[in-house]
Amino acid sequence: MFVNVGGVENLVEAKALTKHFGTFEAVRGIDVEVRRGEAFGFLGPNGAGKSSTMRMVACVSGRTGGELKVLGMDPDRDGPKIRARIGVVPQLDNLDLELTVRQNLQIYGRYFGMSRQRCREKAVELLEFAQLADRADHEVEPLSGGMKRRLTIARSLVNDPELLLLDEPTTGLDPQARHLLWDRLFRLKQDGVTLIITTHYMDEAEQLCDRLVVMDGGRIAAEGSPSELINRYSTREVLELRFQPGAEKPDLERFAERVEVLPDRLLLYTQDGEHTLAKVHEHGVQPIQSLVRRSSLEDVFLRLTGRTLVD
Ligand SMILES: Nc1ncnc2c1ncn2[C@@H]1O[C@H](COP(=O)(O)OP(=O)(O)OP(=O)(O)O)[C@@H](O)[C@H]1O
Repeated sequence: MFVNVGGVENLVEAKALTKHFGTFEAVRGIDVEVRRGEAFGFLGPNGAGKSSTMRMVACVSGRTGGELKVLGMDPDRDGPKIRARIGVVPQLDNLDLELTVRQNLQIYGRYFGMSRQRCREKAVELLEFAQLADRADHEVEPLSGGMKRRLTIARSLVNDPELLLLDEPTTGLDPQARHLLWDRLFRLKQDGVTLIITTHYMDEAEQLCDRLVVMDGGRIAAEGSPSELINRYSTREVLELRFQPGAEKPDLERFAERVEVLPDRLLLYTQDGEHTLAKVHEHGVQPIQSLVRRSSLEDVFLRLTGRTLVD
């Protein structure tokens, strides 16, 4: 197997991995290691190269350059063997809308050469996992977005994968549906499944990922656990100040470790937001709105790239 110096098994190892589309470089030489049992994230805005990377790991798109090992094997040579042991949840659900929920699971099992009996049993287990047992014999079409996502995830687990790839798993879902889905992903992690998740939601990365890379423009800008990244690239707290529309924003550099000027507000990076706000008031500055919050991965992204994730 693929064992590194520390005795930790890496399920994915990429070195100087690149993907070109014609002359366009979507992935520009990235180094990534995903360890067994962890939830690993690719966080970045649309177009950062997350999906292109995932598709190479999923063995559905060849690499242009560099090295890639998945489960210790080379996707160029061992694609079918790798695919048999991973699960893939694509960005868009590709369920068979005319079949029932249960049939979607059973038929997928057949693609992996499972017996009819085994497919039936597995479908029952996965319906339970996806909290869709009461919809088992309903058609897929009328299900909510959250239910369809859970079914797509359940389907990706038919072959008991060691590694599950999820491309933007909660995009387009409402908050309640997202939380339900996160809960299911936590459970998979507890069961020992290694997860790789791409997302442009910083709260999703913070909630789910043990480690992540921040991707931008086909490159990795930083790597670490959410708290490591926040400690390294941001301050404990952020004071957000809004001013009258059109008013000139005051120069508050001296009150914070760093100031970011966004079109609609100022962000003051500080260890103690309330204290900083008091100083700003003492100085005679009167924002129309102020908010003290903890630093997040959004602040890390802004620091690293000069842009917000939701641009
Ligand atoms: N088949 C393709 N042909 C040409 N360009 C492509 C192709 N697939 C992706 N790209 C380009 O590569 C860049 C990276 O795309 P990719 O889908 O990997 O980004 P992403 O970070 O996953 O963003 P998204 O969330 O939009 O999927 C984008 O500029 C995209 O337009």
